[in-house]
Amino acid sequence: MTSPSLAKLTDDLSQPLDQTALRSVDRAIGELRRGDPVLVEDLEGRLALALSVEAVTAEALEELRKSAGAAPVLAVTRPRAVAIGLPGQQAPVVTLALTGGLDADAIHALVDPTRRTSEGPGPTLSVAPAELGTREGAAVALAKLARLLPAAVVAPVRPPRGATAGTWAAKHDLMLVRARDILDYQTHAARTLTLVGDAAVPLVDAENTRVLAFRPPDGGVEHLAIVIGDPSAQDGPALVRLHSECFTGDLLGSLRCDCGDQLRGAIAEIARQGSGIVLYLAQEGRGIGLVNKLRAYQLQDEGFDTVEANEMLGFDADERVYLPAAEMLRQLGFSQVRLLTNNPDKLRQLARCGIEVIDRVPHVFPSNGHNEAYLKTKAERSGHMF
Ligand SMILES: Nc1nc2c(ncn2[C@@H]2O[C@H](COP(=O)(O)OP(=O)(O)OP(=O)(O)O)[C@@H](O)[C@H]2O)c(=O)[nH]1
Ligand SMILES: [Zn+2]
Repeated sequence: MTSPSLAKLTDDLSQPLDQTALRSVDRAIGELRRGDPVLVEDLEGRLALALSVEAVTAEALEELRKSAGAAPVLAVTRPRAVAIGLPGQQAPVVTLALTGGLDADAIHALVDPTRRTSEGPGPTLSVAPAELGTREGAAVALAKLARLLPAAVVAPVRPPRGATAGTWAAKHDLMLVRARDILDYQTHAARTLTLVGDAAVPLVDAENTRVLAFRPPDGGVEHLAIVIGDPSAQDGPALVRLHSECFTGDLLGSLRCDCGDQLRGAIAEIARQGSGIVLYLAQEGRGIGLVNKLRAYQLQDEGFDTVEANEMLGFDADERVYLPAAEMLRQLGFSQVRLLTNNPDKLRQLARCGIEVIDRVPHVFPSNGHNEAYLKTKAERSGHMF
């Protein structure tokens, strides 16, 4: 499943930014992360209550059934459906009808591979495919945006005659969010980043450095541009590093990956070459968030590789979108770059966002006795060039 923003429903980015839509998705993300249900409206106007699987308890399930007045289903992504052995699915989302036998514990066992239980999928009434624009597909996409496990319990809602989605949501004190806005969120949130900070920050390996902060319109986490020297498009394509945030590698010196070396190495290399930019992107865990990356590490400690671990959790191997990086480069005046990377996908993704990569500059660091398997998997399964 390509990330929902790349399968965006509206291609016309010149449309005025719909702040209401952004706000509704951002608020719905907060509700899900608080463990509260939201009301999702699909592309045909059908409604459902959606609850993050991380908030599922016996009481929450009962409450959902009562409020909706209909039996819920469990919606998981295709990678998770494959991981739990459901029959071959082509759709991006798969729903399981929740029979009496599928209680809160069984749901957690189905969706979270780090929960050790011997239970199998249990008695499920039926398995059905769902597209992204459905209530179930949109609920799963929203859980991904919330950096939760990418699965949801979804209960169809039929408001009484005369009630609208808005009045029904207000009456039940629920956040109403539309599938269309969920699927367009990342595109819209990246489109108008606002420069909100710009300060000189001399670095040990690059004294002449400024750090610029760009805030997305939804008020989300800022992306940073570490500008070294005085790069100018007049002097040709800038030397650039797209660096996805890695708390464990960048800050703690984790030996599980090569991020820390790559971050410090990029700053030193750009300073050595005179000027350039490190874009520090709020995309922890290849876009799945720190908590899910820690879950992925638990699975890797059981012998799965970094791609398998993502997929067992229900994610794609890489959930990142590069629209924020392209937007920052555009605002900094660059449409052509030389890219410090070993990852060919970054070149393809930047090209799709309108940034021309004139040259790939290898960015390889020696393994450290802990990250060989990780680097080997990136080479063998993600096409990284070491
Ligand atoms: N999901 C997941 N993410 C990881 C794991 N190890 C590191 N990461 C994340 O992977 C990302 C690495 O980002 P980058 O170093 O910018 O990019 P890259 O895809 O490795 O490609 P390069 O440009 O060649 O470094 C960071 O967000 C890390 O948090 C892992 O085992 N699982
Ligand atoms: Zn890392």
